[in-house]
Amino acid sequence: MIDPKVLEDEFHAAQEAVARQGDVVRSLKAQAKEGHVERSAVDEAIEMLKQVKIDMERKQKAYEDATGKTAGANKEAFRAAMTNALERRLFYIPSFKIYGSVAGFYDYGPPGCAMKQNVTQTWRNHFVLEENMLEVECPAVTPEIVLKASGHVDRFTDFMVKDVKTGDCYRADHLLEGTLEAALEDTKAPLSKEAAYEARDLLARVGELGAAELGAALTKYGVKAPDTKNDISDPFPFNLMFKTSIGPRGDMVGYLRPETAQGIFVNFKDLLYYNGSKLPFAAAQIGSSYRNEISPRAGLLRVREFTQAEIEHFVNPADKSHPKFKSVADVAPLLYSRALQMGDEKKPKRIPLGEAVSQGIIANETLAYFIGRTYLFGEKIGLNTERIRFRQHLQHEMAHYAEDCWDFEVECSYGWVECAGLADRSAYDLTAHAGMSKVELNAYERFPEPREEDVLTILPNKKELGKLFKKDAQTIAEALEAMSECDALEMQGKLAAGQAAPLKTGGRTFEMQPGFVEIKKERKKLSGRNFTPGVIEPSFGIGRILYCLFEHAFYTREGDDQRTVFRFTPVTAPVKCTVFPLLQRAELNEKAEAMSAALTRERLSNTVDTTGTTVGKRYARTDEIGVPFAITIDYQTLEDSTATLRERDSTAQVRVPLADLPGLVRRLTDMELSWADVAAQYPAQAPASED
Ligand SMILES: Nc1ncnc2c1ncn2[C@@H]1O[C@H](COP(=O)(O)OP(=O)(O)OP(=O)(O)O)[C@@H](O)[C@H]1O
Repeated sequence: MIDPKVLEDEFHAAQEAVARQGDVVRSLKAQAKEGHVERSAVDEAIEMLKQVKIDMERKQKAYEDATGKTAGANKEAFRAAMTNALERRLFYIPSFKIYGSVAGFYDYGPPGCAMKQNVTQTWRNHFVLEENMLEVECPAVTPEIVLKASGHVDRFTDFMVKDVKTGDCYRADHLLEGTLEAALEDTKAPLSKEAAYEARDLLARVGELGAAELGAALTKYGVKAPDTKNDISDPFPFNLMFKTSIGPRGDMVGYLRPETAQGIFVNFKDLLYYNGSKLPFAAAQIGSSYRNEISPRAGLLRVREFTQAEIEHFVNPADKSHPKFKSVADVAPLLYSRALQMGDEKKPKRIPLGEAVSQGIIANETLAYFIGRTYLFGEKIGLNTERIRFRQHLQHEMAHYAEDCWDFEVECSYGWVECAGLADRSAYDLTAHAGMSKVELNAYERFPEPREEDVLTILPNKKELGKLFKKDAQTIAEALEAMSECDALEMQGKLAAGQAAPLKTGGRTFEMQPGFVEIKKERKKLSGRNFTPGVIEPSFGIGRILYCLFEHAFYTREGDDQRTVFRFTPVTAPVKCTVFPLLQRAELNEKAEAMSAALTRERLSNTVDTTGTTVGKRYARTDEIGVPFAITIDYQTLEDSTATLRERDSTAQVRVPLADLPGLVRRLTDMELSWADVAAQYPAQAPASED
C-alpha cells in the first residue's frame, strides 16, 4: 500500500497546479478582452485547466480512499472561506457580539433564519405530515423529577479536565481522542505495531471509559491543555444540564431540557387516548434544547442552545413491522454496519434497506423505515448523498436497554458528524416514567383468540391496612395495586421471607408487613393484555444539518474571479428569487416592484435590487446567499412584457412573459419543474456579461 503521506503530497501538488492554471486562464481572459491574445489561447488554457482538475480529483480520491478521510490541507481554507461568506452575509452571528460573545451561542441572521425555517418546515412536511404524527410543544423548563426519572440528573455527564494553571475546561474524551488520532497519524514518529493496536483499541472505547481509566490514559499519552500545553487535572464528571429554580420561593429545582423527547413521554397516556388507544403511533416535537457543553468549538455543530426535531414512534414490542416499509425497501443508503466497522476494509456499503432487514443488519422494519425516510429527507434538502451514511452503534456504545442504534452521519470538513440518532430504545423511557410517576403508561392489545396465561394479582388486605393506617389505607391499597410487576415480585420475595418491604407513594414511605398484601400468579384465560410500548426514536439536530448543508452547497465558481456560491436547492434557499431592474429608471423600478408583489402573492420570498451596480455584481451578491433564480427587467420588458429569468448554477437565461413568471418560479421552487423543462419551453436569452 502506498504511504498516505505520499498520496497527500501528490494531492497538494495537484491542487497547486490547478491554482496556477486558474491564474493563467484569468490572465489570458483579461488579455483576450483587450485584444492582446487570440480567443483560442484562452480555450486551450481552459482545456488544460480541465485536465489538471481531473488529475487533482483522481489524486484526492486516491488519498481519501486510502485514509477514509476528507482531503486535508484545503479543508481549513475551504471552511474559512465558507464561514467568512456565512458571517459576512449574516447567516449566523456569534450571540451577544457587542459584549464579546459567549461560546456555544449563535444568532441566526435573516438568510440563516429563513433557511432554518425552510429546513424545519421540510422536516415537518416529510415526517409529521407524511406519517400523521401527533405534534406537541412542551416547555423547556422541566421539573427535576422528570429528568430524574429519565436518568439525566444522575447520568447526563461528560468527563471534564481543567488546565491546572488557567482553569480552562476541556472535555477529557475529546482531548484523548485528539491525542490518539494524532499519534496514529504521525508518519514522522510512527507507533510500533503493538502501540498502534492499543491506541486504536482505546480510541474505539473512549466514550465508555470511567474516570479512573480515562485519567490513566490521559497520563499515559501525556495529554496537556491544548491551548497552553499546561498540565491538566484528573477527569471528573460534569452534568451538562442548565439548572434553575421554578417559582419565587426558589425551592423547586428545574432544568432546561437537554432534549425534547421527555415532553412526549410524559404525555404518552393522553396521546394514546387521542389516537383512539391504537398503536403504533408517533408523536413529534420541534423545539430548543440546552446543553452546557464543556468546550463548544466547532461553530454550529456543538452549541449550548440548539433546535431538535424528535420523533417517538410507539410500537407493540412484539410487532415492529411498518405498514409503509415497502416504500423504502429499495432505497440503498451507505450503511456502516457493525460488521463493516469491524471488517478489514472499514468502509460503508450501499445496501437496499429491504435486504438490510431480511439479513438482520438492521433490527426491524420500523427502524429501517426511518433510516430510509431520513436518507430521502437528506436528499430532498440538498445534502450530497455520497457524503451521507448511517453508522450502527457498536455493542458497547449502546445503552443496555437499546436494541439497535444508527447515527445519521454527514461528512463535512470536520469529518463525519452525527446529525441525527435513530434508536430502538425498547420500553425503557415509558417504564422509567411509569415507575417514578406511578401512572400506568401502558397500551392494551386484544388477542385474535383468547389465551391462557399466568397473571400477577395483587390483593391488598384492606381490613388490616385500615386498622393500621386509617385514612392513608385507601392510598396505600391503590399504590399496591398500581405496582409494576417487577416491584411487586420484589415485595413478594421480601414478605415471603418474613421481612418488611417499603412502599413509596405520594412522597412518603410505608412499611408493608407479611399479611398486608397477597401477591401471586394465577393461570387465567385472557382476551388481551396490557403492555408497555416500545419506542423507536429518530432525533435530529437542525443546526448540525444546516451547517452540513452550508458545506455541501458552497463552492467557488469556475475560473474567473473566484465568486463564492451556495447551490442551495430551491426548497431550502433563503430567498427564492431576486428582481433586478437593469438600470435605475423609474419605469423599470416600477415593473420590478410589480413583479416582486406578484412573487410575494405566490408566497415566494424575494428581494428587489435597485442598487444600479453592474448586473454581474448583483448576480454575484445573490449567488453568494444562494438565491436560485433572478428576474431582470430591461427596456425590452417595456415593449413586449417579457423579462429574463436566470438560473444560478448554470447561469443560463430564458426570456419569459411577465405573466408566466410568478407561477413558473413557484413550480421551480416546489421542484415540480426542473430548469431543463423551463429551458425547453422558453427561448434562451444570450446572457448579459456577468463581469
Ligand atoms: N451540543 C449540540 N449542538 C448542536 N446539536 C446537538 C448538540 N448535541 C446534540 N445535538 C443534536 O441532537 C441530536 C440528538 O442528540 P443526541 O443526544 O443523540 O446527541 P449526542 O449523541 O449526545 O451528540 P454528541 O455525541 O455529538 O454530543 C444529535 O444527533 C445532534 O444533531
